[in-house]
Amino acid sequence: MSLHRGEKVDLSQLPHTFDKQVPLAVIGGTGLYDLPNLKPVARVTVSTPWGFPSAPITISVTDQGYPVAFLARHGQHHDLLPSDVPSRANIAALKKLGVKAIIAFSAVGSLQQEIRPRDFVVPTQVIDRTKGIRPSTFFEKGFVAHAMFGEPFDLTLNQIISDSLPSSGFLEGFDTEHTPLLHTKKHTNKNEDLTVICMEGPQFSTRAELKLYRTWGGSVINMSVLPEAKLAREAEIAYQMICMSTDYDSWNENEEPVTVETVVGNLKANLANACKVAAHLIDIVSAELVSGEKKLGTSLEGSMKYSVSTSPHGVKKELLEKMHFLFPGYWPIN
Ligand SMILES: CSC[C@H]1O[C@H](OP(=O)(O)O)[C@H](O)[C@@H]1O
Ligand SMILES: Nc1ncnc2[nH]cnc12
Repeated sequence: MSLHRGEKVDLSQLPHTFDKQVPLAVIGGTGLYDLPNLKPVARVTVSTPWGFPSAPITISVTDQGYPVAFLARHGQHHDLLPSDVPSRANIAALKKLGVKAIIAFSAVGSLQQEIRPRDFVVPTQVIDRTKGIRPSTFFEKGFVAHAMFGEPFDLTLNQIISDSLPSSGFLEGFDTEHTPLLHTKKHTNKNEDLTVICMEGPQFSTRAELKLYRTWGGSVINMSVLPEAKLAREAEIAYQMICMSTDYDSWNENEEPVTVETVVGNLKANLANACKVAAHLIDIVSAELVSGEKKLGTSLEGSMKYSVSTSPHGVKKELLEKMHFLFPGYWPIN
């Protein structure tokens, strides 16, 4: 089959296996269900001890020849609620493909006036407002571990992304006069953290909640950074989310409260920018992963081996077998 960049491809016709390691993955959120400007070469279904991922994973190659895995967080037809996204299977499947770094996209509400709909935000911090109903660790009773999470995103990946994109001029305005901006910690006046609040959903927040989150220093709000970021950390994968602002939600009484219609309108404009940002970053981040200069994706290697509290000698074989899927060779299975 001859495939060309940008050509509409029948994904079901692609090979179901890919025999090389894929060091970089992109997770697409609401509105971003594929990377149309890349050349798809395989579509793989990965079974994990935590079930199947949200969708088959598409592997594409860039013009420079770098492979990248793409996974639609809510499924190819967006049939998964934020609370039902199988994040453990998603991260475990990417790990199995050899992924060392993930760039995750998310549609978010803005909690700050200066973050306008259609702006992009690269956050550095997270506040957890999920309700404890999402499985958020690969570990379980019988095998206890505690990953560090003070920096919920990978600082090296954050830096590479912030250094590769200007705050203004890269994102396109399309049909509005407003030129969308890219907000990163580096681009803020005082090198301030940008914080994503992760709520359970699926309903949006009340105005009182949103006002509270603003007093907490929240920059944007979504329903999906957790447990994805926690699981990526446990899997020793460098993870950074890029947030695409779609609305001011309802804290801003000068604006209409958020509706799915507003979100979808801005999402369409964000989609073209997301594809442009992804295509630009995939080559840059892949080159870093290959060169190893900044230790991107390798600085976390081995971290979970030393984060375990349980003596591996007393751990049930079934648990060790599950762990072997993520960390082959860390703990011997007798
Ligand atoms: C349709 S708006 C709410 C929905 O959009 C975001 O999804 P994602 O993060 O996957 O882009 C948000 O987190 C909610 O799940
Ligand atoms: N206002 C909002 N709240 C939570 N998630 C969102 N995703 C997009 N807009 C959102």
